[in-house]
Amino acid sequence: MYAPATAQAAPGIALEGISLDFEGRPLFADLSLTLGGGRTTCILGPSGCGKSTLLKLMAGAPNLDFSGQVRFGSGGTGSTQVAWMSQNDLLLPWLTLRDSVLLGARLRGELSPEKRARALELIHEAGLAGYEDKLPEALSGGMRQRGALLRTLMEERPVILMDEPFSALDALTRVRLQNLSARLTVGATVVLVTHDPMEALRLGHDIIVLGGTPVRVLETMEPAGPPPREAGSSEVTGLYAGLLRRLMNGEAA
Ligand SMILES: Nc1ncnc2c1ncn2[C@@H]1O[C@H](COP(=O)(O)OP(=O)(O)OP(=O)(O)O)[C@@H](O)[C@H]1O
Repeated sequence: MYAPATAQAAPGIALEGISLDFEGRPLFADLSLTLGGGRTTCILGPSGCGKSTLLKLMAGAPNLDFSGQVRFGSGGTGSTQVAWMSQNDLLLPWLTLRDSVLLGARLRGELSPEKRARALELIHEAGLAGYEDKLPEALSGGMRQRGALLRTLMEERPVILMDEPFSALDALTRVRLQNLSARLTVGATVVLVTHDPMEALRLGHDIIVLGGTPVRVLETMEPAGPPPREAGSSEVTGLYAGLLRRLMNGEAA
């Protein structure tokens, strides 16, 4: 169970009437979305439709000139509530796995015996026992990405924004990391951008398909059963073909 330091329930996120242009081209025009608190929402859509930009809006990126509102829970902005993970979350080459996982706490001057114990617990839960004092060069790509996931989880923020976190991994490692992520983020509000409909069906309580110009919501889905779902389960296979078709139609929308 995910245990954010802040005792409050993980908030929902509401994007209301978002409009944003890049170089005179409208990316979003009066876009509204609601994402459930304590749930994992997977966002799918064609390349360039604005998925990463949406995540950046939720993260409170200061350099985006937009109108509309991004609200967390009953009010307020989210920048202090979010942790971020992308596919390029390289570990610093000179830090051991343990120090990488503890990096945020160290930078904020918050290192404590409890934090160290939590880091060790996460490392063990992720199947990395014995690698605590290894540098990234001694870890496989999948192990490094597990380290990046643990570093994100150590932030103990109620909202976790993930931008294609598993896309650079081989199929087997990806499934393992998806399962680990689902297990360790129970209770958090997770927004996961992915290109992979199977990943969305395995991990999402909710799935949002975006498409068109300016981008709009083409479809929302709520697959049955708790994530992570088995790739071969009826909940997943029953929705896969339709979701793929929706995405392909969205490319042309
Ligand atoms: N800072 C910026 N300045 C100008 N244009 C930008 C900027 N950031 C993004 N864009 C443009 O906005 C569009 C959406 O970009 P974004 O990265 O959000 O898309 P995406 O759906 O995440 O794409 P992908 O799936 O390929 O990662 C793209 O056309 C991109 O070139």
